[in-house]
Amino acid sequence: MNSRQPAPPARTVPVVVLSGFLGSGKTTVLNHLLAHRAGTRVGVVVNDFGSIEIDAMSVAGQVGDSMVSLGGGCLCCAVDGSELDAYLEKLAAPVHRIDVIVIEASGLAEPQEMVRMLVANENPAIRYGGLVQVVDAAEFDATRAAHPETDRHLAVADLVVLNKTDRVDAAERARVEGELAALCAPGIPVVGAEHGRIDPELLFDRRPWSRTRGQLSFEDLLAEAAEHDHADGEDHQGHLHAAYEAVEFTSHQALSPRRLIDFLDRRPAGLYRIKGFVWFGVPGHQERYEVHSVGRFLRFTPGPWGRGEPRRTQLVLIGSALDGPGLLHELADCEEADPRSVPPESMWGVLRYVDRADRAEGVPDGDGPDGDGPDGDPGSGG
Ligand SMILES: Nc1nc2c(ncn2[C@@H]2O[C@H](COP(=O)(O)OP(=O)(O)OP(=O)(O)O)[C@@H](O)[C@H]2O)c(=O)[nH]1
Repeated sequence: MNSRQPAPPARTVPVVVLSGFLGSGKTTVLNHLLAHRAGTRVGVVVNDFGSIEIDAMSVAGQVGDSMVSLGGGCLCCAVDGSELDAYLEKLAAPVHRIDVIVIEASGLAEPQEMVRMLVANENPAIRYGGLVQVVDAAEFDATRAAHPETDRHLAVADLVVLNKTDRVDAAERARVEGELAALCAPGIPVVGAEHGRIDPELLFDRRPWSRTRGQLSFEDLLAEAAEHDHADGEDHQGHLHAAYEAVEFTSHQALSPRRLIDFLDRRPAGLYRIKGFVWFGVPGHQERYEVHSVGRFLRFTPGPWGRGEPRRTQLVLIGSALDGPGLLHELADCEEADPRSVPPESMWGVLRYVDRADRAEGVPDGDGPDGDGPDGDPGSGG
């Protein structure tokens, strides 16, 4: 090659960080993007908090080999990011012909740390592609009150997805949008969404992302990275997840629907998030029941088991000041040795928290005594 001619630009793969507080809807957004990616090849890195990788399982069916999972910790606290670098290098290898890589950050991650790792990354095959911050419209005030760091995260976002707009009325949505506009850098788009349904083109880079991010420049980020004290033992201070812990429960026995609902009704306020799936094995209800709770909100979604998938329950419980052994003990007490003898009506407590559209025919509406199931006001469910 003539050395006077500039080298052709190498093909670089943008890496987009999908961030947002616990339960805001990151996995939902990611699944929507994957389902509507058309011909775009998407590589996915899932960083779950807790080593049972529920989020990874929720998206795995959609991406096949193009997904890696970094369970058991928080990506922003990887000491040198080398594990992430290795995964990104693998995904960005030309053989995969990946167009974009999406990192779903743990709900407890400091997005700024990940952005720093990406902009400082020396791999010529990748480039930082933007920070998408997912916000739960219904929990906006509560999240900000409990976690003032939220404002800082919004200040560095490139795109904000105001998710769960179905859970707020028009006036409340307008109020939250106004607050977001004040918190985000000027001109940052705030896109409203129900169930994460955003236009994939917002992420799949038909418009190049700006390298200058909000109020922080590329240089600012690198300078701050130099001051970052991960190596000196104070690495977790001030991070959202320092105050949180995850408790994991796995059982190969069925769970009693009544005892589980009783457990969920009594869940402590500090148990902020539950996710996973449950096997009840009750006659007529052999499905795999995905469960999500965010604060007092609770939902079950029945679905088929994978081919050959063992019948079992796997739950991750995330919260602060949790009595982990006590919670595990209570869940173990929910185990049911003979689910086939359990009357189908025992499922009604669970079915109150299943969306009407997902219910099997013939199941009574069964709005509970307090009428707070997901058919009513989902914001007060639980
Ligand atoms: N009503 C309503 N529920 C939603 C919407 N988007 C997501 N959800 C529900 O909110 C719960 C949490 O969604 P996820 O996508 O798992 O949230 P996440 O941010 O990935 O959660 P973590 O991984 O724990 O941080 C699930 O029960 C979703 O079905 C929405 O727009 N409206």
